[in-house]
Amino acid sequence: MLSVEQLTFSYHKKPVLNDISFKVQAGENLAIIGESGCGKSTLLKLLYGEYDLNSGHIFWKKQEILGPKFNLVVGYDFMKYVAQEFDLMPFISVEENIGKFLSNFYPEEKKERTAELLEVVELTDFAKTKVKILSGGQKQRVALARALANQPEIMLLDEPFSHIDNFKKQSLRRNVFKYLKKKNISCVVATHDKEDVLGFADHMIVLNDHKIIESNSPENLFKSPKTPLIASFFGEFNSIDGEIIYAHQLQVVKHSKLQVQVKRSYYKGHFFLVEAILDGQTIFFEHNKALNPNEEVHITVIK
Ligand SMILES: Nc1ncnc2c1ncn2[C@@H]1O[C@H](COP(=O)(O)OP(=O)(O)OP(=O)(O)O)[C@@H](O)[C@H]1O
Repeated sequence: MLSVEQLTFSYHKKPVLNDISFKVQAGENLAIIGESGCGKSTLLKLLYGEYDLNSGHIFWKKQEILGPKFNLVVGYDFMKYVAQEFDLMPFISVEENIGKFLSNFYPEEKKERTAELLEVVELTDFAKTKVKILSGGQKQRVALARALANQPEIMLLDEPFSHIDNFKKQSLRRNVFKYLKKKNISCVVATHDKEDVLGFADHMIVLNDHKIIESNSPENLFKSPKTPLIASFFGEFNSIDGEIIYAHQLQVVKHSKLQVQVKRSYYKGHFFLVEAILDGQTIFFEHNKALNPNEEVHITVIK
């Protein structure tokens, strides 16, 4: 189990994280969300032992994770960190990069493991390709496979699919998170993308203003977002009479107290997002067809 206890950290004089505590069980998937600059990457780096804490403690099982003041070599064998900048070896092939830290004493196992990981990140066809000619997204997939190669006990992933195109993203997410669950590897994922969280994370923490403002399951946070920040992570929302209402929770009806004037409709695939004015305030709701500008319709909240 990862245990973070009252962690506080600042870069020089600039406070970044204050009194952060949480736990991650073996095999658990924890998502860290928050606005850009709130300290997600810094937190992952601290978990990896890249910096010294101002105060607090981090433990993996009974071992304390220590920063460079106390630990000459940054990092631990049981933990892998995939940063936003992936540090690969450009002049060797994809499979050599993945197998780089696997023992040559067991050539058969090394071959099997490399093949398995190439499949997880869907790069089997690129096994012999030199990393330097890969795209950004392909490099990110190599970095993920390489981090998984030595079967860590915990993975720290910083926006792990940010460079991957939408065609591959869905299946890659499923492969990687399924693999981590199968092998009972814990993971901490910093992300901006709700798709990395819903359906995969067991627990979420929300960082804001140097602190954890929420810690709960994705389902509970989605169903009852307490702040606009949390609601905005999940989708388009409105504040109506002080209540947070998602765009999909508003429906057009024949009669209601809420009359709106349509401004425009945005095509979103299986629905239209309609922008409208309610009592002088801009609101958004979903509808199955486009509505005309200036059209007046009634809406109601369905929860
Ligand atoms: N090496 C550093 N030295 C000084 N300040 C830093 C350093 N790295 C990050 N910061 C600052 O610390 C704060 C947190 O940055 P961090 O990269 O952890 O945020 P983040 O939530 O991961 O952002 P993003 O979502 O954009 O990646 C920011 O204000 C940033 O400017």
